[in-house]
Amino acid sequence: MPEAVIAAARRFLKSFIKPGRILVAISGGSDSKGLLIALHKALETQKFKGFSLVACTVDHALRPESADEAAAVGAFCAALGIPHRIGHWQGDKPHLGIQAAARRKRYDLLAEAAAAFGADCIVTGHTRDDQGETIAMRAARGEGRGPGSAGMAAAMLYRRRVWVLRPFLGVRRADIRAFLEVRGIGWLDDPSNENPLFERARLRASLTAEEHAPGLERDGQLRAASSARAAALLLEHLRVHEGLVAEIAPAQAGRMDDPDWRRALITVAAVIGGREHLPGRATVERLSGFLRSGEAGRMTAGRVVFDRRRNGLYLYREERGLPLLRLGARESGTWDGRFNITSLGPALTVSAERGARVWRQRLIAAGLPEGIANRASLVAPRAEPADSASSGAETAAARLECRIGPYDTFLPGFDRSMADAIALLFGRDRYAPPPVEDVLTEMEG
Ligand SMILES: Nc1ncnc2c1ncn2[C@@H]1O[C@H](COP(=O)(O)OP(=O)(O)OP(=O)(O)O)[C@@H](O)[C@H]1O
Repeated sequence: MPEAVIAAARRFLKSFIKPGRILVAISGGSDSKGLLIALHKALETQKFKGFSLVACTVDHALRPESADEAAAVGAFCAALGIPHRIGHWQGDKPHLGIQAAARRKRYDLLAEAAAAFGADCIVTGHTRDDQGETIAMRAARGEGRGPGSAGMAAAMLYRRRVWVLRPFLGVRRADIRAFLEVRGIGWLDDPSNENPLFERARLRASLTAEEHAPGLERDGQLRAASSARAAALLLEHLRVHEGLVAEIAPAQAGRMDDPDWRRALITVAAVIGGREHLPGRATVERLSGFLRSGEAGRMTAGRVVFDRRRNGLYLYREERGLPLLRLGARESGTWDGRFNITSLGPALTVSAERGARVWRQRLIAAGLPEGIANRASLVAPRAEPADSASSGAETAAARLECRIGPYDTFLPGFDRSMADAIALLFGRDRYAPPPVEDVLTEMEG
């Protein structure tokens, strides 16, 4: 029913903590066009004072028509009096993984536009159909259902900076199209949506109407509850030393049958290993077997050593493949996926070479067994002046911050409590809260 569309827009606007500026990511397809119009209409009613709309279209320049299409969307927005900007994907495009690269670039350009417009959030037109496809795709890859594997989040924090909200995640595409049709508004059909080379397009073609609407609203809530439990377990049973070693009490170490604890532990392991993604199912099973056995010993998985001793379980980065990072004066970069480093003075290099002594002392002072302190200090970063021969200095002035690989690029709203707990454990502030009351409310109904 087309009324569902405007109702979803109103419910979404009501969920804001205070009125703000919303950037609509508009491709020109039916879903994002419907979103723009629905928000525009809802705001016309005077019920929502203090809100404003701006819009951005990303021209991926992957098809010859894309520049004209983006310009047409710009004209459509101008006719509604909505400021619009086109983000251009310039430079070389990869041959492999083009969809994933386009997605990252798209979010970067949208985030840039949001900053330029002073917008408080970005909204996209993802629908209930997209949600069904995402879940089916994850299931086909063996990721399964349940609290550990909800579909797309209704809210997602991008690069710790800007919240991307999906007000139409509970709305059917057919309703959006009907809503546009009664208003005589047309839309663009992206040909890549039907291109069988892409996994999502293949899946879309094979899903029946019923499978498109599987009624999975509660999964997000289950996942949020699971995250809250995982966060509590982490804060109770785990300590992190210098961002280098995670220490877990012996009684908790083997509890791999608890799915919340298991997810919490492997997420921390991804942080320690400098990875964005969690280890695959086979690795987790192998790890669970090792930890459940309760026997002392070491196992390496996902670049992380799981060092099981009588007095606890210790996680630290394995000493292999550690990179060298060069930073110009006052430049920032990420070292080994684990540390964000900023040069506070002249150019410097960061490596694990010769870094051991000072870190080792700190880890021992924190009460860690000597063997653990020795091993973990070998994978600690050391910043040296790039020109140490002439400067004579042994260490360079640099600011270090732990990077939280699984959440620093994309943080799903339903994982926020676990992400915050991990941030605190690694000496960071909590993540920026979303501008809406409850990131899940728009999924109800
Ligand atoms: N070129 C674009 N410019 C602006 N916004 C876009 C563009 N492409 C997609 N979007 C936004 O993303 C939403 C989802 O689009 P689509 O389903 O094509 O992307 P996806 O690749 O499945 O999503 P995502 O990359 O976010 O997981 C659209 O409704 C729109 O809000």
